[in-house]
Amino acid sequence: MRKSLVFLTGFMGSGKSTIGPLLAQHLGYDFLDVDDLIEDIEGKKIVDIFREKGEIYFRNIERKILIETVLKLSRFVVALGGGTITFADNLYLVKESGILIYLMANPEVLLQRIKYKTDRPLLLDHQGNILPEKLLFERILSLLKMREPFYLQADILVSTEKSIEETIDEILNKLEGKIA
Ligand SMILES: Nc1ncnc2c1ncn2[C@@H]1O[C@H](COP(=O)(O)OP(=O)(O)OP(=O)(O)O)[C@@H](O)[C@H]1O
Ligand SMILES: O=C(O)C1=C[C@@H](O)[C@@H](O)[C@H](O)C1
Ligand SMILES: [Mg+2]
Repeated sequence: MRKSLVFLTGFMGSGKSTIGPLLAQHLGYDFLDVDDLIEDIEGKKIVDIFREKGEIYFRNIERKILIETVLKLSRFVVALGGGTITFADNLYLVKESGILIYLMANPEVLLQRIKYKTDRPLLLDHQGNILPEKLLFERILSLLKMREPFYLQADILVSTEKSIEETIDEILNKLEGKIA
């Protein structure tokens, strides 16, 4: 059966928020970024949610929003959070409802894309400062190692180590015949 929900997964900096709206435009779908929705609903930045309430609180909210709102949508491209599919049975729920696309990039490329990001709590030290480059790279490697077994279960894998336009073209080709 053809589906009408397209999910983007991948590490922080892989391009979910960048590719998502453009892909939606090409498909004639709407776009939703789960991170933005969480911030709207909670009235706080993700970094503040993590600092004040911790990661487990965040993961529970993320899962609740996924189940109660996101999975009920139709004709949407959805940028998931970088860790969404690694928690509870979110991966199973997402794959059951739509087509899951893994946006890939090597750790060296991810490092260059995210080394100045101060809005992602998992990349900061206990004082809320961005980690020194060497520690940041080690954090990327260890998180990727834990997450790849989840990411690799996506229906479609696409390298983002090319231009944004080429990445979108490849996704459109791979989606052909799979969505309504
Ligand atoms: N082919 C490509 N596809 C996507 N993004 C690319 C590509 N090439 C370079 N970029 C750049 O990589 C960055 C991706 O950042 P983006 O915020 O979209 O990632 P994200 O996956 O949403 O991360 P997060 O999980 O932190 O929200 C952007 O600065 C974008 O311009
Ligand atoms: O990779 C992650 O676990 C995260 C990525 C972001 O999209 C946010 O969902 C949050 O910062 C956690
Ligand atoms: Mg994003």
